[in-house]
Amino acid sequence: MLIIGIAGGTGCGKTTVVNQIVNEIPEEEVGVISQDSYYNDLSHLTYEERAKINFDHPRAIDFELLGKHLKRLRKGQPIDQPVYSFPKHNRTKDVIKTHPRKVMIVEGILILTHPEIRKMFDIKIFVHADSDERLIRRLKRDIHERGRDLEEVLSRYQNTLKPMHDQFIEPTKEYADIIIPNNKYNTVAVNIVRTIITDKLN
Ligand SMILES: Nc1ncnc2c1ncn2[C@@H]1O[C@H](COP(=O)(O)OP(=O)(O)O)[C@@H](O)[C@H]1O
Ligand SMILES: O=c1ccn([C@@H]2O[C@H](COP(=O)(O)O)[C@@H](O)[C@H]2O)c(=O)[nH]1
Repeated sequence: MLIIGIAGGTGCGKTTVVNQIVNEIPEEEVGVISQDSYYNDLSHLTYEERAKINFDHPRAIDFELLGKHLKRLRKGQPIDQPVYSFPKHNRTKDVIKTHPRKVMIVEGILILTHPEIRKMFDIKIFVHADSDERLIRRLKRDIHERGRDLEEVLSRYQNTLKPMHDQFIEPTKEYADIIIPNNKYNTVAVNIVRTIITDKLN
């Protein structure tokens, strides 16, 4: 199994890049795991308490469960990937049965911050977009798709997102084998990564 980690700041286009890569590969060959599925279970907190959580700090992620799941997949065993609800700021009770594939892609802002998880990746990719571009994309996406408003996105950006990005996420660029510039759609880079994957599959 080839495990590829794809990191980068919020709004850089990780999910979009992953979709562009996997869309042209047969579904049974490649699987995707999102770091968002591994936000800590916050069911013991009220909605108001959950909304105050710093979701851009590494301690917001259940890396232990993510590590266990990656080890199971490597052994050829299926996992129950949790499902996260952004509007509720919490895991739902649903899971997605995820079967091991020849290639597994793990994507998320913080996945390269954790030394043990980092070691599990055969290829590490960092998607880069400038911070103003990322903020614009995040604003549009979170208002349209994640039930947020302008005030929520901007205050989260100033109070946690930007400082956490500078402290934890940007420094992980140094671990990347490949950096994808993504201020504009980058089909050349996407095609290169897809070629690496199809080589592995053949
Ligand atoms: N290269 C790009 N140019 C313009 N918009 C983009 C680009 N890549 C992604 N987007 C848009 O930006 C938003 C955030 O992208 P997404 O892939 O969800 O980022 P991430 O997963 O890194 O947070 C989405 O609405 C997506 O359609
Ligand atoms: O309940 C939550 C949990 C996380 N977030 C934000 O999501 C992004 C990470 O997701 P991307 O898809 O990579 O953008 C992170 O910056 C958190 O601030 C949230 O808004 N609510």
